[in-house]
Amino acid sequence: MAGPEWESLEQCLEKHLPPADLREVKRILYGKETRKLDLPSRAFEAASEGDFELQGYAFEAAEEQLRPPRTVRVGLVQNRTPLPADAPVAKQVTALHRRIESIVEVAAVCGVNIICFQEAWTMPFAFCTREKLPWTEFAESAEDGPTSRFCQKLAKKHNMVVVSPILERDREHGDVLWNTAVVISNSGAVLGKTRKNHIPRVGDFNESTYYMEGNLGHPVFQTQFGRIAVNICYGRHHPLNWLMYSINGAEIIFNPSATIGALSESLWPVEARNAAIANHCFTCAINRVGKEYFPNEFTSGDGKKAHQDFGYFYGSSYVAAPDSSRTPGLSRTRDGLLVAELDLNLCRQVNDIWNFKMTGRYEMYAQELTEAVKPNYSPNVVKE
Ligand SMILES: NC(=O)NCCC(=O)O
Repeated sequence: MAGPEWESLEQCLEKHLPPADLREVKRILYGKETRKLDLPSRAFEAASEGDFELQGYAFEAAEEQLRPPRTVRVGLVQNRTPLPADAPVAKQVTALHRRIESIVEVAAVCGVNIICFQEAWTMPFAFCTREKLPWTEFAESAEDGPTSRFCQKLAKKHNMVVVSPILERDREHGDVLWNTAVVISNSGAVLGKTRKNHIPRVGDFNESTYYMEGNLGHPVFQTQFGRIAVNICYGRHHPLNWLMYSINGAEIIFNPSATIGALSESLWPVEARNAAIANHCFTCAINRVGKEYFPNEFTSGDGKKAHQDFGYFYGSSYVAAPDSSRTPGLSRTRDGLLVAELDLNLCRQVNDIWNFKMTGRYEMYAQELTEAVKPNYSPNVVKE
């Protein structure tokens, strides 16, 4: 499997396909072409100085007579952990705050209204170790922990909604941990939080050692720039999880993730894109980058040798739209900021064409699911 030497699918296609073939391949793999955004040159200069990739695209909707366009710019941030996992906890957190602050500055120059960071962005993805200290020390209060306070300052300074996925310590309920995304309004107030509903038990993703399945349902946050929701990482494999955010009215669903090539790279371009299509909304898939090494070896419970790293986090963050179009992905190898301009009117326009909300048989599913989860359920199989 390719590691950091293989930059991106897009780069490979562009290198090897003749232009006419490339056009057709892109039409099928990426849908209607997204327009390149004309971002300020000082943003590109700052990104180059800060050694991260900057890309910008716009999705367009048809003009309507009664509604003006509802244009919003989202920013997706993918990054490596700047310090090694055995550096002191406080130093790692500070280094990550500094890194993100510099990327958010550039997002502000690009006119971003809502920004989302990767899953558990203030820490190395240490759940694979199944050790408690020092990793649980990265957990913070969602309401007033140092990271939320830091994000509140950013939000207010840049008039930007900030989605900050962290490891949460819930002081009010027995000090327990959760995998949480804190949503901070552009006013600087903590608007609320949402928790990861599905916990992976696959390969080295042994997160159930640390926290339980989320207990907050599928909240949608009304922001000045549109209604948003957060489906954290492994939740993207569950179509009903996406559906419930959509049923609650989400127009943009962020999917902050941490996942590796050997496990999920072939699923990655499909899942968030399919969710955008199936739910008539925009989805934003964000993955971290690079390899993280842990001080002690751990096993994957598969009989193979113990190891100190997860494998390669392949970045490739992208935005998908309800009409099946999507942006190219960010690099597999570099830190990056993807800016996408969305016209939220596209959600209703596609809904009116394809009618998935109208033709979905929710009542029938609800009734059948209610029966199916009963212990004495017998599957509806017709036999001769
Ligand atoms: N962080 C996380 O949930 N990873 C699980 C692996 C995957 O869903 O690709």
